[in-house]
Order: sequence, then C-alpha cells, then structure tokens
Amino acid sequence: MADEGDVFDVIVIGGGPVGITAAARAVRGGLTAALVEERLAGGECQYYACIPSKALLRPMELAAEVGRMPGLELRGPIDADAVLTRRDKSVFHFDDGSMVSAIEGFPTTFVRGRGRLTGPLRAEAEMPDGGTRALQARHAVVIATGSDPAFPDVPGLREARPWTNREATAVEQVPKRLVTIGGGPVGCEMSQALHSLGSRETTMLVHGDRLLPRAEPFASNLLAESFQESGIDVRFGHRPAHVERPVPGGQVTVQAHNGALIEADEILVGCGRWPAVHDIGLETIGLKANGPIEVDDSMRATAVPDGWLYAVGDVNGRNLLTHMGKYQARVCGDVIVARAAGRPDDELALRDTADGRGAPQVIFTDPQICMVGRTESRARADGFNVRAVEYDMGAVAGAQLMADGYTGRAKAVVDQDRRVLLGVTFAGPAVVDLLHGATIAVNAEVPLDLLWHAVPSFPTVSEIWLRLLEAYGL
Ligand SMILES: Cc1cc2nc3c(=O)[nH]c(=O)nc-3n(C[C@H](O)[C@H](O)[C@H](O)COP(=O)(O)OP(=O)(O)OC[C@H]3O[C@@H](n4cnc5c(N)ncnc54)[C@H](O)[C@@H]3O)c2cc1C
Ligand SMILES: NC(=O)c1ccc[n+]([C@@H]2O[C@H](COP(=O)([O-])OP(=O)(O)OC[C@H]3O[C@@H](n4cnc5c(N)ncnc54)[C@H](O)[C@@H]3O)[C@@H](O)[C@H]2O)c1
Repeated sequence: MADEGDVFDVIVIGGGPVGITAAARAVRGGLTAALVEERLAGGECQYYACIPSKALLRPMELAAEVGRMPGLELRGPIDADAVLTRRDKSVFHFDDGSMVSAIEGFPTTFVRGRGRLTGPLRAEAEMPDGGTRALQARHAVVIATGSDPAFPDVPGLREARPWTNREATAVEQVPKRLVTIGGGPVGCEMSQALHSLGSRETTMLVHGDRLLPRAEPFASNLLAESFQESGIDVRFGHRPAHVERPVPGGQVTVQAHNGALIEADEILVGCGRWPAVHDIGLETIGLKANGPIEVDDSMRATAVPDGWLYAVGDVNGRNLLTHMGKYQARVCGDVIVARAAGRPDDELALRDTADGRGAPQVIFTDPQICMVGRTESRARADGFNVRAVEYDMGAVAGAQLMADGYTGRAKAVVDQDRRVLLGVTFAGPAVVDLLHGATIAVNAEVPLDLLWHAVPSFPTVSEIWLRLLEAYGL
C-alpha cells in the first residue's frame, strides 16, 4: 500500500508534450498530479523529432527562398556547423532542467523513472538508482508514453545499426552518402534536411509509387519533382531486401527487391511508429500490449471497466502529431476534472471531435505540404457526395510577388450535400500560415456561402481562397 505522500488525484505516465499538457490541465482544474518520465521531460518531440528537425530544415527553406529572388544571392553552401550549433540550442543541449522546473511550477510532482501500472488506479516508478516508488491515483491514470520507431523486417537491417529519427536529428557529422528507407514525413523531411547540409548523394527508397501516401497525389508529385531537381535520388517501387554493414560504422550496402544495390555511409529508417505500450504494466489490468490503447472521444481507454484509465498522444494511435496529442490532453485533463467534481462531462469541449474531422499537418519541406481534413479519395471512401476543385497557386498575384517562378497548387474537397469543406491541401513555398484558416473552415464546417464573405487581402497568397471558391462556382 502506497503511503499518503504518494497519493495523487491523477498520475500521468510519460512526460512528452502530451503528458505534460494532461498534467497541466488537471492541475489547472484544481487536482493534484504526478508526472512520471523515464528520460527527458519534453519527450521525443522536443529532443529528437519536431523541434530539431525543423531547426535543421529552416536554413534549407531560407536558402531556397533566396534562390527564387532575383537580386539576392547565397555566398557559398549552408554552413552545416552553424546549423548544428543552432539545433543544439533548440534542444537545450539535451538538458531538461527548465522543462522540469516548469512542470514543478504548475505545480506537479515530477518523478524521474520508468512508470508502470501495477493495478487499477495504481502505478510504480522504477527510479534511476534502482529503487521503486509506489504511486496511487484517486481519480485517473493517464498513459502518454508516445511511440517508438518501427523497423521493417529486413535481413541485416538491425545489425547495420541504422539511424532512426533520434540519430538523424542529433546528427554531428553529416554523412556524405545517405540512404533513406520510407517516403513518409520522416523520410521526406530528414532526407531534404541532410541533403541540404552536405549529404551529396541522398537516395530515398520508397516502396509505393509516391511520397507522402496520405497526402493528395498532386502534393506528392510536386514534392518529388522538387527533390529530383535538387539532386535527391527518389526511387519508387524500391523495398530493401537485404542490408549489409560488415564493419561497424563503415559503409552500408542496401540491396532492393528489384536487385538494385545502393552504397552509402549511413542508412536512415523512417518507416512509421509503434505505440510505446511494452513494459508499462498493461497486463496487470488485463490488457494486452499489442497495439495502440484504444480510447473513446473523452480519451478513456475503452477496454477498462470503471473508466479510470486514459491514453493520449501517439500511444492511442489516433493522429501521431504533437498538436493533436496536446489537444487530446486538454480534453482528457478537463474531462477528468469534470468527472472528479461530479459535473456534467459531455460538453463539446470535453470531446475529441478534431481527430476524426480535421487534423491539420504541415510537412516542412520545400515545397511545404499543408493539409487538413480528408483528401478527395478519403472523402469518397467515407461515402461523402464529393466535388473537388484545384487551382494553380503560381497564378495568384501574392504568390508571384513572393517568389520568381512560384510553383504550387491547392485543392479543396467539398461536401456537395452540405456545401462545407471536408479537406484542403496547399503545396508550395510559404503556404504554412494558410493552414489555420483551412482548419477553422473544416472543423467549424463553415458553409461556402459564408466563406465567400471572408475576403482575402490583396496581394497575398491567401487570395488562393478566392480562386478556389470561384473554381467551385461562387
Ligand atoms: C522526426 C520526427 C519529426 C516530427 N515532426 C513533427 C512536427 O513537426 N509536428 C508534429 O506535430 N509532430 C511531429 N512529429 C510527431 C511528434 O513527435 C509526436 O506526435 C509527439 O512526439 C507525440 O507526443 P507524445 O507526448 O505522445 O510522445 P513522446 O513525445 O514520444 O513522449 C513520450 C514520453 O514518454 C516517455 N516514456 C515512455 N514510456 C515511459 C514509461 N514507461 N515511463 C516513463 N516515461 C515513459 C518517453 O521517455 C517520452 O519522453 C514528428 C515525429 C518525428 C519522428
Ligand atoms: N511534420 C510533421 O508533421 C511530421 C514529421 C515527421 C513525422 N511525423 C509523424 O511521425 C509519424 C512517423 O512518420 P514516418 O514517416 O516514420 O511514418 P509514416 O507511417 O507516415 O511513413 C512511413 C513510410 O515508410 C514506408 N515503408 C514502410 N515500410 C517500408 C519498407 N520496408 N520499405 C520502404 N518503405 C517502407 C511506408 O509505406 C510509409 O510511406 C507519422 O505519423 C508522421 O505524421 C510528422
């Protein structure tokens, strides 16, 4: 039995951006919370994913913009050392002291250790010194353990000690020759970042026929064209069959299923993620650790009686994005507060509606790929009465001023029956800040006839909205 000092209203296991947000919301609502983190407070996102990858990508983007502006010129290649130094600052030199102070300031009890469930409303933390601290929750336990990189089952791959997002974002020495497996967001962002920083020979092995298979096909095509133009060798229909690295840290050879041989100094795997459910004590409450923890729209684990277990972020498999996980965590923290106080728990703010309707995502490549809601094919598969319209963004005055030879395209997917947007995609330079307008329109289901009155300023890239509505017939 845990002693009184170890009893909290809420225990959160996993101190990534999502777990931190869940604890913050619970405390904001008047509850006490403990947050258990095994490694660094701030999680994968802060140290090995979103933040460092964008620090590595931004110079490439700026350099591309300069290249599209007559009168400006870059003197020489990007200085990789300066970029890596700035990247190091962005990850606080792997020191989470300020993050821990912020958490303690909520206030929340920060426990450094590996968290595990030990039964209903009970958990333990295995501390770095080998000791164990028992924890007990009055109201809820929240699992926010994130995800780990998935490895395809390719002979020799694990033995070759490939890079995952961790090594790639923490790069110290940019490999001259890089081979990437996977054409999803990790493969695309990290290949372009490392190519821009000195990977002269960058080869991407993509087993399908396009990059970013969850995006609209036109966006995939624009990105592939940009990659090919910059010298990245994108090979579609290529899956690794065998990997060899006879000398640790030496040259790596990848043989594809079609017989192609690629030699490189480093190999990067970007083949998706696996929810971090292993060794977190799920079996102590009768659950199997064999996939994402399924939750309802209040983030409560559906398989657990009495509703005390919640799961938020990558570990529930809904949308593997920091902002969506943090949104789930706000819902989760608030719903726990409402239920603990015996208040109604079915208000709109206490349900996750955005994951199903309109999760936005930005791929920070050049061109940027920004999308929200359903693609046309997804909307059709979901049974909507769909009409889609597209427009060449290079024909918009604001885009022409932004860059010479601006290349970009946008698409809106409309539910014909209700005349609302189901999804929007923008692909092109400097489109990132168009996305939130689209997110509002999709999530709030703003009728097109109302959207018509949201007049874009001249001459901005946002005139693309007007062009899309005109293309639809308004
Ligand atoms: C290269 C890369 C780039 C990305 N870029 C973006 C981006 O630009 N924008 C975006 O929205 N998303 C991006 N993502 C996705 C994003 O990183 C994840 O969606 C996000 O990190 C999920 O947050 P989380 O808190 O659920 O998990 P995590 O960030 O993985 O945090 C989980 C935490 O739990 C801890 N933990 C795990 N098990 C235990 C345990 N048993 N006990 C104690 N602690 C434990 C871990 O140490 C970790 O700190 C990117 C992902 C990658 C790989
Ligand atoms: N900017 C962002 O929002 C951002 C950036 C990076 C990652 N993320 C998120 O992190 C998660 C992980 O990203 P990811 O790119 O690793 O995963 P992913 O699942 O999105 O893409 C992985 C790709 O690898 C391919 N693949 C799988 N096995 C393969 C094999 N044996 N050979 C060749 N290709 C193979 C898949 O077909 C897929 O296209 C995603 O959910 C993503 O949304 C987001």
